[in-house]
Amino acid sequence: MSSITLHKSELKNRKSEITITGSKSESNRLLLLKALYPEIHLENISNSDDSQLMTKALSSTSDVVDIHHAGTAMRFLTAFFAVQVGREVTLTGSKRMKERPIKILVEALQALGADINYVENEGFPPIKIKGKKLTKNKVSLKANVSSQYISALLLIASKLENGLELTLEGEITSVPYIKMTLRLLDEIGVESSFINNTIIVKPNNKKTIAKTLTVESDWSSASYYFSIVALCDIGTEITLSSYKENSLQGDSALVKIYNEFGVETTFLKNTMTLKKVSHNTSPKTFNLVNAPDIAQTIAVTCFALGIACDLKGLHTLKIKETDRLVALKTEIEKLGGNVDISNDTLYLHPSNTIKEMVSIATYHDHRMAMAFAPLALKTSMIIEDAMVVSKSYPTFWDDLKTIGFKISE
Ligand SMILES: O=C(O)C1=C[C@@H](OP(=O)(O)O)[C@@H](O)[C@H](O)C1
Ligand SMILES: C=C(OP(=O)(O)O)C(=O)O
Repeated sequence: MSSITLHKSELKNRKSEITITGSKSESNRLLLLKALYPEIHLENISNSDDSQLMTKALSSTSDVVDIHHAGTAMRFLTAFFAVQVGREVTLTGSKRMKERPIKILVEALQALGADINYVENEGFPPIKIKGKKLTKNKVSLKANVSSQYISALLLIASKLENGLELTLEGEITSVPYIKMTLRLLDEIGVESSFINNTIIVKPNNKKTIAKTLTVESDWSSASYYFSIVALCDIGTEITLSSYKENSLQGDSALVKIYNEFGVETTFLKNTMTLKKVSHNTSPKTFNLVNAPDIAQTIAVTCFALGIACDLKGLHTLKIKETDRLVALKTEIEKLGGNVDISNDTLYLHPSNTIKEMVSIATYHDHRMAMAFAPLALKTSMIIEDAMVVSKSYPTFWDDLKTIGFKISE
């Protein structure tokens, strides 16, 4: 599938239900932990391309492992292969992956004794890793570029002879993802502490930890339904499963954020119901340093509703699947909006026209396609390279069709 047309649509029913598979972030951590602790059993693993790539990479015996666009897989596997004694692997990815920095992680692993070399450009994939036993246990690293470097180190930490003590320098970005890693370690019996800017993980020499872990469904994927409900009439409801009120995923901040758009969320057993209860068109300000993946969703919701929004804490957006700040500005302005960006902020001016049949470019970024899709409740448009969604949510377009979106190829 290349481009698709989203025709101006309405939801079929006032109440709809969707089941989303497991969180890509939780899955990619647990898949790595299962490789280290084979006795754990996993349920509701994500069906995303990124999790499939992670599974394949972990069982691969090849000396070149290509993880395409999967950032977490790139970072987590760098740490994993660094401790596979006797194994030599070149870890590579897509053209964009070769532009996504990895130096902070590589230097931290080298400081612990790892043997890693750059194959093309210093600081970027591809990298050649010769697995070794690491005996050092203390390292400092910059924490303001990507939390994935920190999670990568934490995931292998309990298998290091002396555990690991990390000192985080500077402002810590995407903190909930670090806490998610520590909470998953805790669930399999690995002890850790996170006090101020120091994280300590104790070594774990037990051979096996037998336990079933069920991955909660993906909150970043849920964000598109929060946006859809925000654009619908009062009384519209969408029920999503399987979600918990007390999530490990930082994107569960959606509940509070979309409350400001008049969307009320209630939890019952393993489902959550999003209901539009009021119209709230006041300008919005959010700091998304803890939830960068929902920035695109929120910006498009505000554009669709014609309301101003001031988003801060967005510095990591520039090194994701594309430069998401530039991509958002370009595509919203094609639709008739007006957006100012800096290195870490986005300001959307209020507006009340949305151009029709604009062709939205997606820049190999699943979240560009999915964030703009709810706009079909307001206007018809084209989404380019629509299958890009499979990076995190392969059944996205089918799920939208079931609730009433009119989509043609
Ligand atoms: O650890 C994770 O699973 C993730 C961490 C975040 O990245 P940064 O820490 O680079 O912001 C997030 O954007 C990404 O989608 C998933
Ligand atoms: C940034 C993302 O993923 P990654 O960094 O794992 O490629 C994402 O899913 O929005």
